[in-house]
Amino acid sequence: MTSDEVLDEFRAAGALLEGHFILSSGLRSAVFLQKMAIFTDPVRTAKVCAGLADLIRARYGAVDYIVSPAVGGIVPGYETARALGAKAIFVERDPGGPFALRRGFRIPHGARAVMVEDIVTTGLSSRECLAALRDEPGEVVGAACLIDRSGGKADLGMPLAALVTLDIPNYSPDALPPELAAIPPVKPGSRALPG
Ligand SMILES: O=P(O)(O)OC[C@H]1O[C@H](OP(=O)(O)OP(=O)(O)O)[C@H](O)[C@@H]1O
Ligand SMILES: O=C(O)c1cc(=O)[nH]c(=O)[nH]1
Ligand SMILES: [Mg+2]
Repeated sequence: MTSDEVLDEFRAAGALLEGHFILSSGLRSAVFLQKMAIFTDPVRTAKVCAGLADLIRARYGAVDYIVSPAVGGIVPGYETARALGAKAIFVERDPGGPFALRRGFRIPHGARAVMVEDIVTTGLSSRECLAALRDEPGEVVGAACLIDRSGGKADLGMPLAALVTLDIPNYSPDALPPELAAIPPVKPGSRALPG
């Protein structure tokens, strides 16, 4: 699946939002990729995740487990695992705490796993997810996402395969351009705001 085809799906689903957004990292942006507009449509989700599965197969070979960070990663992780014939598990937070594998989820000895994110902005959530997997017996061989909006700059400490790479500006809350400062901000994601 080409980058343009994926972006066409986001556009058609109404997932490309403009406004003033507080991102998971605390940074601000005038653009938000509302992946849930895709994930509420199983047909569209299956299409983009089949594309991600092809990319993962080409980049990392055979995969036994897909591991994703909750909440946004769960649906694409599951659907990508289905396309790959792999298992799907996820990390989640105790409120305010770090990501952890719960519910008896493990990456067993000898298994090859890929971490699947929905959107990568700074790579913070991906790094936190990978940190939660460090002591698992199986091997995390790489990471993948639908959209890397860092322009390829996010450093996960391991390879990241992205179906689409965009370079979307983010701003510190104390250095907003005036047109952004004029719009009341909204925070769409699930990570708690600091304080
Ligand atoms: O690369 P980063 O700077 O970490 O930003 C990207 C993360 O932000 C979103 O998650 P969020 O924490 O908003 O919660 P959600 O998964 O519930 O949407 C998205 O799902 C990624 O996990
Ligand atoms: O950085 C984020 O929190 C973020 C950006 C984006 O475009 N979409 C999303 O779901 N999260
Ligand atoms: Mg997330």
